[in-house]
Formats: sequence, C-alpha cells, structure tokens
Amino acid sequence: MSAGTSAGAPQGAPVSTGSALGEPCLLLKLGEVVLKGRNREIFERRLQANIRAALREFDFTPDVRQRHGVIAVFLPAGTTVETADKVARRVADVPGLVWIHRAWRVAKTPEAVTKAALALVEGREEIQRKATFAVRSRRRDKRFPLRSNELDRLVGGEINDIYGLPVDLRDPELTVFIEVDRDEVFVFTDGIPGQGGLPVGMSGRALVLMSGGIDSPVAAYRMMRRGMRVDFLHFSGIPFTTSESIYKAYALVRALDRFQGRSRLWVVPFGKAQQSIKASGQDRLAVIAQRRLMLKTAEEVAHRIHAGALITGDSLGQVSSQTLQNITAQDNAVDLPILRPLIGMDKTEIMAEARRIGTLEISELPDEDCCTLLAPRRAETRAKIEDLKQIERRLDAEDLAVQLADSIQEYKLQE
Ligand SMILES: Nc1ncnc2c1ncn2[C@@H]1O[C@H](COP(=O)(O)OP(=O)(O)OP(=O)(O)O)[C@@H](O)[C@H]1O
Repeated sequence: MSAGTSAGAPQGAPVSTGSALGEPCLLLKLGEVVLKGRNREIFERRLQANIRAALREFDFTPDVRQRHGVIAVFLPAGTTVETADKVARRVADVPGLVWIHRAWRVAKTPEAVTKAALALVEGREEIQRKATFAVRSRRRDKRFPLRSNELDRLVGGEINDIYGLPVDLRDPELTVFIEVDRDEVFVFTDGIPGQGGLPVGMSGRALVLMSGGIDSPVAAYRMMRRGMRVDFLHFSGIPFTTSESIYKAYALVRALDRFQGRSRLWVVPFGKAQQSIKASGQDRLAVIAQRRLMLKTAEEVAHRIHAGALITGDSLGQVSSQTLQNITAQDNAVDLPILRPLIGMDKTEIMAEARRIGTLEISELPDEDCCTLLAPRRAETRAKIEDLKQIERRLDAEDLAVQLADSIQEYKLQE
C-alpha cells in the first residue's frame, strides 16, 4: 500500500506550505503504548527518540511532536511527495506504531478543512470511476465549532457536490479522515501499517543466538517488537568451515537493524570446540551438547554486555533438538532465561514472517553452517541431563565457555 502517494499533489512536485493542502506531515498512531497507565509518558518519550534516530538518515531534521494520543512529524516546507513517502516508510519500521498516515496539517477552521479535503480528493483515480467514499472525523479538541458528524456532513456534502462521488459509510473505497487536535487539524486518506508492539529499549536488553537460518532472525524481530534491544551472537565453524555463515549472519543483522539501530554482531570461532565434542564419542548427544555449550558461551557474553536474557529461534518439535526433553536439557545449561518467541509457531508461519521482514531471501542463501560439522546419523530426542553433564565434565565446559567468550570478534555494521 502506498503512504498516500495518490493524494492530490503530483509526484515530484514540492508540497509547498500555504497550498490548499496545508503543511506536509506524518500522523502516527501508537500501538499498545496507549494502554500504559502512569508510565505512558516514558514509553512515548522513548518512541519519539527512536523515531528521531530512525530519521537521522535524512538530510533534514523533522520536527517530532507529541499530540493528544498520537505523534506528529512535521516535514520542512518544500518536501516532495516522494521524500514524504520515504520518511513514512522509514518510520513504519519503528516498533510501537500501528499506523502511519501521510497527512496535511491545516488551520482549525471548517473552511480550511474542507479546502484541504477537496484538494486531497482532486486528481484521484477514484473520481474517474465514481468510487464510493466516506468522511470520518474525530475531535480530540471539543472546542472545534462543529461536531464530528457535522464536519463529516459538511465535507462529505462538498465532495459529493463537486465530484459526484456516492457516499458509502459501511465499506467506502475512499475514506477522507479528519482529526481535530488542540492546535491544528490533520486531514489524510491512505496510510501504511506499522510494526505494532512496544518501543525498542523499554523491555531491557537480550542476546540473540543468531544462526544463518530462517528462524533466529524472526525470533530477534519478535523480541525487538516487544521492546527489547538485542545484540547478536553467531557461532561459526571456523577454522573448519568457510566464512560464508558469517557473511549471512552479518547480512541478516543489517536487514534487522532498521527496527532498532545500533545493532552489534559478535562471532565465536566454534569449530575446535565442536571437534572436542565430537571426540567425546557421544554421537547421538553431540547436537544437544553443542547447543548447551553455545548457551553457556552466550550467557558469559550476555553478562559482559549486561543482557538479561538469551533468545533462540526454537520451535517445538521442528527438529530433534527441539523436543520438550531436549529443550529442558538446554534450559538446564544456563541460569539466564531463554526466550523462544517462535515456540508455538509453524514453519510456514515463520517463513511468512521472514518474508515480510525481508530476511527470508538472505536465510535461504546456501552456506556451510557450523552445525553441519556435527550431524549424527541419529540424534537423541530425549537427552538425559546427567549424560550431558558427564560430557561437559570431560570437556571442562564452564572454562571452555569463558575461553570462547574471550575469543569473540565484533563485526561492525557499515553505515
Ligand atoms: N551457528 C549458530 N549460531 C548461533 N546460534 C545458533 C547457531 N545454530 C543454532 N543456533 C540457535 O539455536 C536455535 C535452534 O537451531 P536449530 O539449528 O536447531 O534450528 P533451526 O530451526 O534450524 O533454527 P534457525 O532457522 O534459526 O537456524 C537457532 O534458532 C539459534 O537461535
């Protein structure tokens, strides 16, 4: 869906201040933030800061303002329609928002509102085909001289008179929205859906165990959307594999960075540790033993970066390491909580989400993952914790995890 590109002004034309349309801006609808009680202001402030940070890539500084229950982003006079749409699409990545409207800010008079609504409708393709329409007004400021239904009738009557479009209040093809605020009125038609959820930074920090696969990027996204700031840890099979899996992890982190900014990726050279596990001779337990060592290493790194939880892309029953017994055996390896946002999702649902957030294509590229080094013919589906602890005693796993955490390398994201 477009962010309102068909709204009146031609593509490429500057949407100048003082036109019938008013001043260009975005009107952002908040998600769950509006359900917060006394903390609401803290959530709103965080959301505004995240929006400002996301918009730093533009060569102007948009004016981000809290209005009653919504956030308005005012754009400089002369902003083109394309730029306004680009800003809208960028803002749509910021968790915490449910709807992004490219709107026009007009003076608080019925005349200015009517003029803007007519200018918005003018030139739209719906006029040619005499599509149905409706006007939906909301008054957040009750001092406006007309009630919502009176404003609907006034503006709707004008559109009907001038363009001859039929009204359909139940299921209109075109809707003109009018929102009366304390200082101004916003008029708009289309919008793009936001990510929903909560502003990143409101739910603490966590460390994602990030493979090059389909699931862990989706798990990361899901937790960012619940307000977590996440860092990424990838285990590579180096020196026994190529660097392909690292490039994939890097590309995935880059793709996910637009939801939070300032993402950090660390890579653990894990090949030698895997060989030690293999040498223990417990073929069927190797995958779970390896997963426990990954978790122990991740816990050590998490302590160092002050992360309060680990995140994995496990989904119950998807592969042998994800049976209930094996998940229990993994939880037992660490004290930090392991968050598994995909635990109840089907693979098709996870893939659909990966496609939507733009990580599926990257995940599907071929690579030589470290896990291929340890692929037993038959993996244990009911790992016993005591057996795993025995392997770990031989490996001196606690010490090994600290050494592995010492060996991590940061891969900085290019601007
Ligand atoms: N090389 C790795 N580096 C970091 N984390 C990993 C790695 N391999 C697995 N994990 C973590 O363990 C979880 C389960 O991995 P597993 O390979 O069993 O399942 P998967 O369904 O293939 O997951 P994914 O699609 O995320 O690779 C992953 O989602 C990820 O969080």
